[in-house]
Amino acid sequence: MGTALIYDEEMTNYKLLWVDPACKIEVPERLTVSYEALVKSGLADRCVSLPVREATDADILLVHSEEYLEAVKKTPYMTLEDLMDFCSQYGDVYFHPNIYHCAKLAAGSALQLVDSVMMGKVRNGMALVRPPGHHSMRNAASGFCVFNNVAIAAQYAKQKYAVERILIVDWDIHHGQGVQDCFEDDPRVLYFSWHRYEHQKFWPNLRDSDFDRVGNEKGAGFNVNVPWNKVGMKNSDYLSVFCHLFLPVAYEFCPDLVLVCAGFDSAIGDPEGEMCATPDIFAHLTHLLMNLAGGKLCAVLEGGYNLTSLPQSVCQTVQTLLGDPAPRPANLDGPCLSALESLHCVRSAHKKYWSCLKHAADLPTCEVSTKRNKVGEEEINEEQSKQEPVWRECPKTLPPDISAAALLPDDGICPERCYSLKSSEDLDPSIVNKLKEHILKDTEDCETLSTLSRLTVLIDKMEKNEIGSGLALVKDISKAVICVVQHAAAAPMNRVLVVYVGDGVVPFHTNEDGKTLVVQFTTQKSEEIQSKYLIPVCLQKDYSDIPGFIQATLSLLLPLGYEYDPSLVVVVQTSGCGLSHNVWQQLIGLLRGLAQGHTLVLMQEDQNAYVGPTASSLLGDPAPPLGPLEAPLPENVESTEKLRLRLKADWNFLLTTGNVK
Ligand SMILES: COCC(O)(O)CCCCCNCCCN
Ligand SMILES: [Zn+2]
Repeated sequence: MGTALIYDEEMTNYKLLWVDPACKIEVPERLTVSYEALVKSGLADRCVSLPVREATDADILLVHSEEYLEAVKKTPYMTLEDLMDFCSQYGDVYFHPNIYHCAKLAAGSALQLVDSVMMGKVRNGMALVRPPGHHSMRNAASGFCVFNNVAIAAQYAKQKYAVERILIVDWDIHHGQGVQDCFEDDPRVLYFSWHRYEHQKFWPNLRDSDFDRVGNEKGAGFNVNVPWNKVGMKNSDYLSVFCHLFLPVAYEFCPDLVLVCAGFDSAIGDPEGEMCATPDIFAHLTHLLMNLAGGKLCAVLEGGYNLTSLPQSVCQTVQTLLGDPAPRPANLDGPCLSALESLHCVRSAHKKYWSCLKHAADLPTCEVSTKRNKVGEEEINEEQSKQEPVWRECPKTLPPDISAAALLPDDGICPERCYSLKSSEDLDPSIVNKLKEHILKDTEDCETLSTLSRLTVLIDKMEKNEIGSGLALVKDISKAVICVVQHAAAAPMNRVLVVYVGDGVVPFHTNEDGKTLVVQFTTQKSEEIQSKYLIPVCLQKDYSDIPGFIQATLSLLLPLGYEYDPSLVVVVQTSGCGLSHNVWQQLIGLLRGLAQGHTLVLMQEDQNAYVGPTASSLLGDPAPPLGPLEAPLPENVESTEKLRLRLKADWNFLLTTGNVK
């Protein structure tokens, strides 16, 4: 299934008609540069183009009041003076004779996305719209917004498709207080928002945007606010919030539909956000949401005012929705202190609502984040924001011709859409000799020799990005792992993340050069940690604790993987680990966000039941939903938490609070 793209130039046909410093950044060019970038990069042609439609009165009344709608209906006939007068009752928003028409198209575009995704015409999609929506309230326009496009889409999805649980992720740098107001007592809609806050000093300056606003009554716990109390937040800060808060809660909630308030003013260069995250981060944020709700994801444009970073961010989002692997994230150095304080506050505010956060540390004193930061840090940040930001545009990498290759025994059935690496591949004699020398020593077992040499061919093709990913069923998994790791780690710049699922001794030594990082899910209790590069994640009861496995994957394996930034991810499943197909597909799907999608899965020959599910995830198909998650086994939470606390000295991404000692 494809990716929908909704855009109509009619939505560029309104603009600010008078002088208003607060509104001058919201210009029609925001839409044209974004759409043109999608066309120029060839991404628009790969999408399913859907027409816009006007939201009806009934659609708009799902969120807004009659009197507000009636008032907006009068604006097309107003004189300039009347328009200016009409705006003066609202904050930081302007009207234009054509804005009502465009606002209906913007809301209608979001509904078109919901219809096409819910009816299975497309897997996911993006709508490039203006006016944006997440600030508009039931009775008021606000922050360039007229109708709340995403809130209307959520109510529409509940009403028309009886969707049980909807997740709204708002990565715009402003708080979508209109969305929060609409759903704060609704447990069917989980709202995530991060936003520049600076202890209420930043627009819209609301006390209700702080981390302790968790939702009301039945909706308590379903409103998650992450206030950024400093500017200059980077990719690491955003990824930390995803790994240690948004994703664990999202997986526990298990939405049937994901809506994204896709504002790109959270990217570097934006005059509003003044943050330092680069456009490629949106490929990762999108990717990390794509294994939720069976991939049903609707992204609707909100803010984004830097006409250089905005189109780059839009392209990163759309190419990921299309299934292209995310680019390797550049120099992630871990979350900053201010981000960790915010993360700590939000996690402790929500620990009573979400079992995945039950173990989260309490706040030393439950002060809200109005506490002043140390003055010294403030000055540094002020200084930082004065310079004109520059960033390296992410190099355009075309997806590999072959997305996934399968290396199976000769009688194995190659899954469709997979390229079969036949044993007929001419074996490079130098490789054969090296293998004989180092690994095969005694046995002249030519089948293993053939398998191992084909594995080295596969790795070389992945390195050249001719092949994206691979799966192999092998007779001797230990020999295969050794061969793969030695061959892959040999190249000077390479780093190999080995995710070992199953008991058994890891068949090679990780040395302190950091060329390999092994994370092993095992049911065996582990003694002390030998090295920061060999990490045993001990889970009781043969992986039947799915919430425990997911928790360890999201809050331990993923952060480690992002910080380690491997060039290749090798996932090894030793036989009899008994992981369900769905969990296995979630694991593969999430890990595919690393190493530019270069994932190599090695399984024992008798695991051919996993070949289909593995191939599907390597090809970028969304993993099936796991269902709402129960609480993880306490002993698994305890052991994972103990491990995290021990490792956080070596790995910054494992930090979740400000006390870094
Ligand atoms: C949903 O619209 C997207 C948005 O969140 O980006 C709107 C931001 C309104 C920002 C209003 N204050 C501007 C002050 C100018 N220095
Ligand atoms: Zn914004």
